Amino acid sequence: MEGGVDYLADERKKAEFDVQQMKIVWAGSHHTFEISDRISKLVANDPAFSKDERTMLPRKELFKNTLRKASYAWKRINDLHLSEEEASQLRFYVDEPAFTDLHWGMFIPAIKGQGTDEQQKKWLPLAYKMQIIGCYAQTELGHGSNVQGLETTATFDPQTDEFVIHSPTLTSSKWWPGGLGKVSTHGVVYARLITDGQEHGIHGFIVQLRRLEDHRPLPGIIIGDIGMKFGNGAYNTMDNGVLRFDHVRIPRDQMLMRVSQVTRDGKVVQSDVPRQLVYGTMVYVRQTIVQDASCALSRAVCIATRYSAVRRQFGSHNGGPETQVIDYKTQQSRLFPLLASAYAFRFVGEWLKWLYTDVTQRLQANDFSTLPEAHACTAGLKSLTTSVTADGIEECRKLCGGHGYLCTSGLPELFAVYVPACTYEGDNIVLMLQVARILMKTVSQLGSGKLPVGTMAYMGRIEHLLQYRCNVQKAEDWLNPAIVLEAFEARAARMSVSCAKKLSKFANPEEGFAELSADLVEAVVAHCQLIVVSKFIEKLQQDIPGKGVKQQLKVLCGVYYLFLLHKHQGDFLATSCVTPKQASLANDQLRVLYSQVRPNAIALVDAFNYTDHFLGSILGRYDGNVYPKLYEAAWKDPLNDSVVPDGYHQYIRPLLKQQRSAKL
Ligand SMILES: CCCCCCCCCCCCCCCCCCCCC/C=C/C(=O)SCCNC(=O)CCNC(=O)[C@H](O)C(C)(C)COP(=O)(O)OP(=O)(O)OC[C@H]1O[C@@H](n2cnc3c(N)ncnc32)[C@H](O)[C@@H]1OP(=O)(O)O
Ligand SMILES: Cc1cc2nc3c(=O)[nH]c(=O)nc-3n(C[C@H](O)[C@H](O)[C@H](O)COP(=O)(O)OP(=O)(O)OC[C@H]3O[C@@H](n4cnc5c(N)ncnc54)[C@H](O)[C@@H]3O)c2cc1C
Repeated sequence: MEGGVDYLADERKKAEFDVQQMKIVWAGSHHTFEISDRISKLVANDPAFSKDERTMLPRKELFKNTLRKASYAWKRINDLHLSEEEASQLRFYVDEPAFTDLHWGMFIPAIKGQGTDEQQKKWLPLAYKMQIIGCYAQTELGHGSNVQGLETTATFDPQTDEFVIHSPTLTSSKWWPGGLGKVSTHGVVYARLITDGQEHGIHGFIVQLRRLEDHRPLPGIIIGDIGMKFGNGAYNTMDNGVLRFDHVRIPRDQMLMRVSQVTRDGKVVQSDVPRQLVYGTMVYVRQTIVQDASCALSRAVCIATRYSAVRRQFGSHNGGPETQVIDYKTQQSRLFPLLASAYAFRFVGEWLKWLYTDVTQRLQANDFSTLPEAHACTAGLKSLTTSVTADGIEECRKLCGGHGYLCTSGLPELFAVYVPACTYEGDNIVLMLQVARILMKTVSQLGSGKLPVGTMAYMGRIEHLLQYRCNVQKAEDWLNPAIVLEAFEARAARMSVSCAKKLSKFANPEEGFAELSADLVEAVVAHCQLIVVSKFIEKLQQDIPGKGVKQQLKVLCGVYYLFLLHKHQGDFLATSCVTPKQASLANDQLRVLYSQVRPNAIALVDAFNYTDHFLGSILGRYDGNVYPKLYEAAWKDPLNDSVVPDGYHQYIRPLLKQQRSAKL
């Protein structure tokens, strides 16, 4: 803290709950809190992990710096014998996208999920020691969303017992894979399997891309980086790559063969494992992206909340201090729902991690029954949480006024690095449409006696939900979780049923689906919001120790669902789930809850336990010492290295001279 002064101390004194206990709730457990706290400090106190100049560095220097950090991080992980959990936390607090994300986050999971036991035995030890570095090479120049449309071919040659990997067209060039451009030695490459002239769909193949001796591409391989991306610093630390194959040969046993096998004589044998498992790595990563959304949103909210308490505009009485902008109701109505969403996403992320672990255990025992539920939840929640988070970061920038636009606020880089999450691992609309298909299938089976399960179980009470009438009579009734849940269930169910009815009028269901796709996406949003609300309410049913902690979470949960109800009141009114009077009462209650959040706002963001290093924001400093630090930072800009700028003699002086002579 600057000279030991805490400009936010008075705010911290207002807290009505035990912040330390809230930190543990946020972290998930004492154990995770301890690891996260220790590793965040380890990173913050190590100058090798400084990120001060990231937005100023030219691309080549930026990238080399990332290589240095990744290699140093790996050394620290090994020297300190960090566990996998500790290493993941280290990666999180280093806060810089790098090739290692794709190696650990996709290449290894792809081999684990789609490789046979022998393949895992052969490749995983090399990958775990980083003796090979891998990427996930699926997307091509011409196709990303449409995986079945990929053009790269893997043709089996029975003469040599090899696959021939080939890029037949320009659009078949692999395009986007992270870590591919400059680093990876290997990739899991997705290609159309062809044996004996017949196509057998998309499969993953382990392909060596660069020589281990000198890092040069192997014969037949063209490889490079695809160029600068949005923002300074941001995702430009990653070498997203382009890759072309000219009849590159790999041994047959490098096709990932858990889902289907190709025999020595070129026969394709389907195992009991469903073919959708080829998409399994994406399910895994989508689940991690939901957890990550709460991190990115909480970070932006932490910056905007602290700064809103420091910043004062208007409202001085008799020469007294002006009003803190956090006290403006408009500021609260923009900021507090985002604060509540950060907590909501945290808890739904926790639940999704549980769901994913459960599905993985079942898959290992060849029980595939919960795969559609895992697909629907990961796809839908990934879309919902990343869209809200990307918009939320931008809203936080606006909440910080002009200073939010400075790179030193940390918000521009956070936005630039985060926003592709709406696109990667599945474009959000494309994924919503996947969930829409599953919702429509569920509605169509309602009469058949097949009861919907998991997060679709509420559809099993469809008769009741279609007749439901909300019985809220006064504003406080909206604090009753049972009432809220039913209103959200009825809204989601009615929107789905309405789409299903419209769909049934089309002779061709695919045409109908395409025509109604915008309505379907709205129904999916309603369904996914219901999941988040219900998981927040479930969380509150747990035993949560600590003075006032549960009460604060109840307030945040109320803010979350009442804000949604207010924002989407068109849906609730159009489906007759609430009356205009009830919608208005919900908004009255929401204002009451905002005033309950207000004294706790700073403590609620302190509970994220973010170091100043991690936040990387002058506006979000723990001590609130914003102005002197902003002033100091301005002078560090390279443009201020000299009083007279480079280019003065060439461009400014002749201009001024010309104006002078024109006047004379
Ligand atoms: C510096 C420090 C260093 C420290 C080192 C140590 C570090 C330690 C730890 C570090 C850990 C880091 C972790 C980081 C995490 C990773 C970060 C990742 C960053 C992001 C990078 C981005 C990667 C990518 O983008 S990869 C490419 C993603 N691509 C997509 O998502 C494509 C989207 N398209 C699709 O998914 C499909 O094509 C689809 C589904 C849209 C359509 O496919 P289709 O075949 O045409 O399908 P369809 O006919 O519609 O459906 C058929 C059937 O299948 C079901 N289905 C579809 N998808 C799935 C699925 N995924 N799972 C299960 N089932 C699925 C569908 O429902 C249909 O079912 P039925 O109706 O029953 O037939
Ligand atoms: C930063 C970043 C990192 C990435 N890393 C990797 C990686 O490591 N490995 C990898 O393989 N890939 C990677 N990707 C690629 C990524 O997975 C794809 O870009 C993503 O899946 C979207 O596909 P697309 O680019 O084909 O979008 P498109 O499908 O072309 O989308 C364009 C527009 O069309 C709309 N659209 C498309 N299909 C439909 C439809 N059926 N109905 C309605 N609308 C539709 C979309 O909503 C969107 O608005 C990365 C991408 C980015 C941005």
